[in-house]
Amino acid sequence: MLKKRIFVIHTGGTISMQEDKQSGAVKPTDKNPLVSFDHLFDEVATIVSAEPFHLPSPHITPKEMLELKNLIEQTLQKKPFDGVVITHGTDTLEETAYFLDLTLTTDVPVVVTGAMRSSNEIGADGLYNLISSVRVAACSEAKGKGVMVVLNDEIHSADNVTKTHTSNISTFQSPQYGPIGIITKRKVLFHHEPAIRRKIPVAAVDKRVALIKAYAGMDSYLLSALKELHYDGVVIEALGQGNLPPAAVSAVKELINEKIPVVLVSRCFNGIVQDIYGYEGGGKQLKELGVIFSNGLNGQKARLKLLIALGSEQASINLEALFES
Ligand SMILES: NC(=O)C[C@H](N)C(=O)O
Repeated sequence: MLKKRIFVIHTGGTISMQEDKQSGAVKPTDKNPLVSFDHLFDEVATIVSAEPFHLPSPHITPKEMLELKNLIEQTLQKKPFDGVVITHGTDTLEETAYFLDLTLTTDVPVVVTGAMRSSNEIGADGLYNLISSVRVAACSEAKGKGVMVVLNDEIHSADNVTKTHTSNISTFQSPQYGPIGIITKRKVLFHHEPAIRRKIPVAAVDKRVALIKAYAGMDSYLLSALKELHYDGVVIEALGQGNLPPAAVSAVKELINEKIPVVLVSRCFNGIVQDIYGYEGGGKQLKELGVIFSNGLNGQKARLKLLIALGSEQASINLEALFES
């Protein structure tokens, strides 16, 4: 049987780090320890690897995400690959995965993976996750499923998955709908179809989009300041089904009057925001003011979606329709 060709992109993160046994600090190494294991994939696939940058994931910005998107597209144009795997730090992994899901149009499987324990720690999960990811990327059923996140024997869709635990290796979960598949010793098994959402043609990622969490007793000051600070948009993680404390509403009005889009998500990690409540600050009032309601995304992903939409080469994107889909 012809071996599958997989393009592996290493970007850094704990999966590529080592623990310093003296200080206990986990940090990047000069040479990525994962690369020395390429031969382990011989039975599964032919690997071609690249390392465009080597960053802990809190150092990753939308610029690196765009760089990855361009690298994948240019590579796939030049050479046929059956799948792409990206190794990445877990802290912002869901953001890079979602960015790629929104902007890549290829139906070649793209899998993002990482690790919770660095490469020389007992129970290191990186190599195992990398092998699982290569198996998923090489599997023909993975085609056309968008960008996936593979860790700990589970396959998640990029729009649903989130990091839920600071240290546990089962940290990646899809609270709304669960994983879309599992990986066993012998099989890669998909049991759900991910909802394939709209793609946005990204041009630039230099707009300023803030993410602010609502809380009991929230006032207007921080939201109001966004105007003077030249922000182009804001995502608010609202309360429950999409409500805000009344003292925050005047700032929402000011922002909308200034044509700065205000997108609402919930700080609950399940469900969607809706215009249900008719009290001051309730969803009904916010909707009437022109707040854009998002369809189940978490704050960090809605922020990326707004950032991409505001910097898109597509002339006029209807943000309301975009966030509904
Ligand atoms: N497990 C990890 O990869 C966490 C690390 N701080 C990172 O995101 O780079």
